[in-house]
Amino acid sequence: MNDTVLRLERITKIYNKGLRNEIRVLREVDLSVGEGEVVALVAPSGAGKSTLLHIAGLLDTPDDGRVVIGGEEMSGENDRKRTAVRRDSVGFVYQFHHLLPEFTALENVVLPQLANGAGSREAEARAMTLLDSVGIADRARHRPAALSGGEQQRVAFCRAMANKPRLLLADEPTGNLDPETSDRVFAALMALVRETGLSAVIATHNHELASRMDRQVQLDQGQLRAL
Ligand SMILES: Nc1ncnc2c1ncn2[C@@H]1O[C@H](COP(=O)(O)OP(=O)(O)OP(=O)(O)O)[C@@H](O)[C@H]1O
Repeated sequence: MNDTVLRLERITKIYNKGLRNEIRVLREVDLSVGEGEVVALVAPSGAGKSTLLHIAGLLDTPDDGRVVIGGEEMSGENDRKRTAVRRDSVGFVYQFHHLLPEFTALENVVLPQLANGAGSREAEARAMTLLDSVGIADRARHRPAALSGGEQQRVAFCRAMANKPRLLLADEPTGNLDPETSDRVFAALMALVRETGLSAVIATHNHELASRMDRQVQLDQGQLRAL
């Protein structure tokens, strides 16, 4: 049995390759995330956090190295296969929620499930369970504009979890919230992650939040080291 959900091996990413302004953002980065493990990715702004998360989530490709998700080597796969694995296995949460403004909170969590072949009744029931688990079931029929920043971000977590991913990737998911709200929303996220036994890589500038995860790694000068 393979209990490593994500494995990055010697990942190198270079922007503007061969040009005068070439940037080597990631230099032979290795990272393994086990089943149910939550890893904090700490890095100063511009260090390459988003690049690393996008490569891990198959939204971008490295210049060198291997990405293995659930034991499957993804580097040589075509776009169709990568999209399928991303849709089935990976959930994303960004700093800004990116919810669909014309749909309600419930619909935002239902839609990815319908796109993945779920029936509407089943999708709605799962969406309500998720919204309830982060304490916003009573906001299910509101559109994002009628929700607070913290509530919007909770909906974004539920959307990321909608298709039962194995891996959650979050790019400063509470970075846009005031400290108190950030604390509460982060606690809701962690409770949901723990309850579902999900593996996660969560980027944050906040060392206190990072300390609540299983392990902290720091990205510095293109290299990853344990904190
Ligand atoms: N498409 C691109 N083309 C050229 N350079 C890029 C590109 N994307 C990112 N970069 C550069 O690579 C570096 C890392 O960017 P990245 O967005 O991964 O950083 P980050 O750690 O997520 O930063 P922040 O916390 O500010 O969002 C930055 O110097 C950025 O300017």
